[in-house]
Formats: sequence, C-alpha cells, structure tokens
Amino acid sequence: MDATPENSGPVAPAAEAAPRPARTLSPLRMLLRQAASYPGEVAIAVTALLITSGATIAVPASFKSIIDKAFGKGANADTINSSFRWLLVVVVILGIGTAVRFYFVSWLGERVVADIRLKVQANLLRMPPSFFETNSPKEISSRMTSDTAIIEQVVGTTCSIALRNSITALGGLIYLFTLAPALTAGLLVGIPVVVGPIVYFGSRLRTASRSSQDRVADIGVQISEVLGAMKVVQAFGQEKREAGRFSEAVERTFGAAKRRIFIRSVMTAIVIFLVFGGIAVLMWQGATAVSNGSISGGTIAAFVLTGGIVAGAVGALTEVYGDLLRGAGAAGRLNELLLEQPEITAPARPLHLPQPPRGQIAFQNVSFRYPSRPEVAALEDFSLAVEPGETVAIVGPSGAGKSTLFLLAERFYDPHAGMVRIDGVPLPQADPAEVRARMALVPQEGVLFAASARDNLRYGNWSASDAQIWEAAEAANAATFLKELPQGLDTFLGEDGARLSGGQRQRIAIARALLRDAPILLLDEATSALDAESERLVQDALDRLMKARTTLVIAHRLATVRAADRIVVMDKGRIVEQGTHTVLSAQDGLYARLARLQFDTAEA
Ligand SMILES: Nc1ncnc2c1ncn2[C@@H]1O[C@H](COP(=O)(O)OP(=O)(O)OP(=O)(O)O)[C@@H](O)[C@H]1O
Repeated sequence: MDATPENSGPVAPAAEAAPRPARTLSPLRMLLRQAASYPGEVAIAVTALLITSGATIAVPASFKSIIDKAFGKGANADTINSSFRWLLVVVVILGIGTAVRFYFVSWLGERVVADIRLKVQANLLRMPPSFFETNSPKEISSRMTSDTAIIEQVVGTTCSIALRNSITALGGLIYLFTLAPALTAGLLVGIPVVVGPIVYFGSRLRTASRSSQDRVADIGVQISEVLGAMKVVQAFGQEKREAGRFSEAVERTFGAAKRRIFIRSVMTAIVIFLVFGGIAVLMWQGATAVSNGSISGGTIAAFVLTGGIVAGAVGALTEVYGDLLRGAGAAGRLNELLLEQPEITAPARPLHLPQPPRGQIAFQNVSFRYPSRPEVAALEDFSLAVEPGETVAIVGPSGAGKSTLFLLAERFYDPHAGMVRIDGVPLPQADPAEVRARMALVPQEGVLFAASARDNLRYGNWSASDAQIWEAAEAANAATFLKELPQGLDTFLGEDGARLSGGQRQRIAIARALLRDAPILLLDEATSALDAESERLVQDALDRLMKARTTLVIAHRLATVRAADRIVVMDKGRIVEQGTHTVLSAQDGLYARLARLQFDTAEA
C-alpha cells in the first residue's frame, strides 16, 4: 500500500524549493491538449492501462480457481494444469501489458514536456528585453526545468496511477461483490477505518518532515554564514556566541526530528494494528462462513487478495490528488509563458527598407521612459540624424541614455513620443527582423556562446565560408590567436568564452560584426582596461570595421572620439553639446570635463 509509513518517509522536498500547487486541476487541460497531438500513443497507453487493471483483478480470481480446483478434493492433472495455465496467461498479459503501459505513458510524459519546452523557448525568443526585466531569467529557467519535471512526473506517472487505481479499485469492488456481498459490505465499512488514520497521520508526518527539513536548512545557512565571516567572528571574539547560536539551531533540528519520528512510530503502530486487525476480522468472518459451508476456501483467498489490491488502490488515490494539484500549478506557470504576447511586433503589411541600404539612422524628437522606471526619462526630446558613412561618437556620464539609443535603434522598445527611422522608414512600419538585419551590434562585453570559435564568429551570418571567416578574423586582428588555438576554428570556446582574454573576446565580437557586413554599426566600446598592445589591436580592428559604415559608437577611448566625424555629448537623455574633439575640448563644457576624467585615465 502506498500510504504505509515506509513510503511516506522523512525526506520531503525542502519547503522553499517546493513550487506552489494550483487550487484547481483545470490548468491540467493544457497537458491534455498537448497529449492529444499523439492519439495513437494515447490509445495504446489507455488500452494497456485497462488491460493491466483487468489482469490485476484476474490474479486473485485465478488463485480462487487454483485453491478451489487444483487444491480441492478430487483434483486431477487436467484441472490442476488448466488452473495454472490460466494463472500463467494472466501473469503473461499483466507483464506485457505493464511494460507497454509503462513505455507509452512515460513516452507521453517525456514528449509532452519536450513539446512544452520547445514551444515556451520559441515564444521566449519573440519577447523584447522589457519582458525579461519583469520576468527574471533565473525564474524562467526554473520553470523550464523544475516545472517541466513536475509535468513529466504528472503525465508519465501520476495520471497513470490515478487512472489505473481508479479502474482497479472499481473493478476490484465489483469482483468482491460477486465473490461475497456480505463480506464486501463489511470491507467497505472497514476501508475508511483503515485508510482514514493513515491519511491523517500521513499528512501530519509530511508537515513534520518539512519542518524538519527547514531546520536542517537553517543549520546550513548558519554554517555558511559563520564560515564566510570567520575572520570577523574571531577578530571580534564571538566564538562562544556563535557556538551557542549553532547549538540552539542543532537542538531545534533535533526537536523537529523527534516530533517527526514520534508521529511516524505512532502511525506505524496504528497501521499495523488496523491492517492486520482488519485482515484478521475478515479471515475470522471468512473462516466462519467456510466452516458452515456458505463459501469456499478459494473464495476467501481471492477475497483477501482482492481486498488488499482495492485498499492499495484507494490508498494510492488519496496520495495522487496533491501531486495533480502540484502538476496543475506547474502547467499554469508554463502556460503563462506560452500565452505571453510580445509588445513589439511586425505590422500586418510591413514597409520594406529601401534597397540598396543607405545606412541612415535618424531619431526625431524621441522621448522614452523604461516601463519599469516611468519616473525617469531615459531620453527626452532627443533628435539626431546620422548620415550614411558617418561616425558619431556618443559620450556622456553614466545613465545619460547612451545605451537606450541602441535599444531604440534596434526596436527593442518603441518611444513614447517621436520617431526613429532607418533609411527613411519609420521603425513601427517595418519588420523588426529587417531593421535588425541592417545593423551589427558589438556589445561592451564580447558575448560568446558555449560553441566552437567558428560558430561564434559566424553567429550573425551562418553562410560565411571559412575563407570569409579568416578574412574577417584577419581584419579584426583575431587570426593570430585563433590559429594558435588547439583545434583552430573548431576549438570549443567554453562557457562564456572563458578560455579567451577580454581583448580577444572583443576582437571576436568585432570579427562577428565584420562578417555580418551590415550597413549600420552599433558599437559599445568596452570600458575594461586593456594593456597597450591589446588596446592597439582592438582599435586597429575597429578602424577597419567602421570604414564605409554608418557607425554609432558609445565611446570610451580617446582614439575613437578623435577619429569620429562628430561627437554627441549626452546628459539626462538630452544632447548637451555636439562637435569635434578639438572644438569641444576647447570649450569648458561637459565634454572637456568628461574627457579630462575619462580619456586621461584610459591613456595612462
Ligand atoms: N532596463 C531598464 N529599466 C529601467 N530603467 C533603465 C533601464 N536601463 C536603463 N535605465 C535608466 O535609463 C536611463 C538611461 O540609461 P542608459 O543605460 O541608456 O544610460 P547610459 O548612458 O548607457 O549609461 P552607462 O554608461 O552607465 O551604460 C538611466 O536613468 C537608467 O537608470
């Protein structure tokens, strides 16, 4: 029986890790819809389920026939053989049916989870950055792993348990009535008497187990806190106090464990008493009935066996409801991710950008506030037109709105007022994919994927040949170190490109942008200090990248601002100065101040 104390042991999942269950089972409908895409597998699984439930009941029926006929007076070889032949057939059907059921039910569980993961990921890829500000990537990734694991459990196990045990319990009861109606009526009264206390103590035991787990977690928190601050503890002479605090936590844990084991021992005693007592009462009634000849010994054996099966099925059913609610909670959370609609979409009939691309980008009276910080204007009545081939350096203190310009240019957000245009086309009227195809982004941190050097380089242009890749690497001053990698372009760069230096990562990002060969370049220069040699290599690579492209660069290097056609100085979302390095340095404005602070240190 699933509800015996042995099965509801102390190892419940830690409370903080347990995802919230739902209040109703209705979110599970989403799983049914998913599973319905595989009608063949569902049909086989349900058929196997029905057959195995039937075969489970057929086992005691076979025993009845064996005891009455094969062990009975006047048994001959034929009756013995045929009784055992039946048992053998039932056992073979039960074995094969169980294997088929397990395979297809588990298959459905895994398939439904795989489909949900694919659909959720596909939908997440459509979401703009604002979505990931309100939905933390950590939380989403936990939904994709732990919630899907719960669903896999629900579809692959719990639903099967629920269905199988309902059928078994019902079929078993019907069989019991046909065997011995009076005894069955007694059993029906007896089941709640046995199962009730087990369910009651089972739930108390789970609560006690959870609290016991929490206390263990408290110990873990204290240990890591004290170990992490050992110097402070010792320097302030707090060893005694910490020992005292720890001893309290350990004793609390012991207290919680004591409560748990007490409940469990009482529960064990009660279960043993009720289960064996119940069986004894049944056997006593049965023995009386056999002695007065009203039923056979085989019937009693079949009755006790079937009774055990029915009680087990009912016990299992009382356990699955909680699991189904947990599954419904998980399905609900994943469904939210599936139903999420992106705010930024292509219009029904998008305007195409002109061909060939000119590489013009214009911000016209743009005002924008981030949805999560509506009180601060990230851009305020901002206007800037960058002509084809022009290099504009954006300079300004932290929080001035420099990165926001890039986000609006890529149409990750729409401005609240004003308009952004690429080659004369207003962004909301174009397909975001087409807009982004006109741009190459070099982020501040050269973002690398856990993939080969080749795949990292051609991330924006998968059709690039090796010859083109090397050409770009050459231009980005990345070829030398790439050639030295153990397997050349096939070398795995490790998670986050951990095997490369900062300067090398930047040069890979530059080579990637070169391969993308887009007319507009959005370049966020790295602030991290590079050594002089690396700095020269990166600058050299950037010069080649910017050639013949419209470039908007968030500048952190003196060489960049010097080479720019125009410097735009921003503060609080507005342009405060514009001009060349020489002109702006001569004025005693924000630029001169920033340049003194920023570029002098960079040069040093
Ligand atoms: N995702 C966001 N959610 C809410 N507010 C944001 C977000 N990103 C930026 N901001 C705010 O918008 C304003 C402009 O930020 P932005 O990142 O464009 O500045 P920046 O000039 O690029 O700064 P830095 O040089 O530090 O990167 C700031 O006030 C900033 O706090």
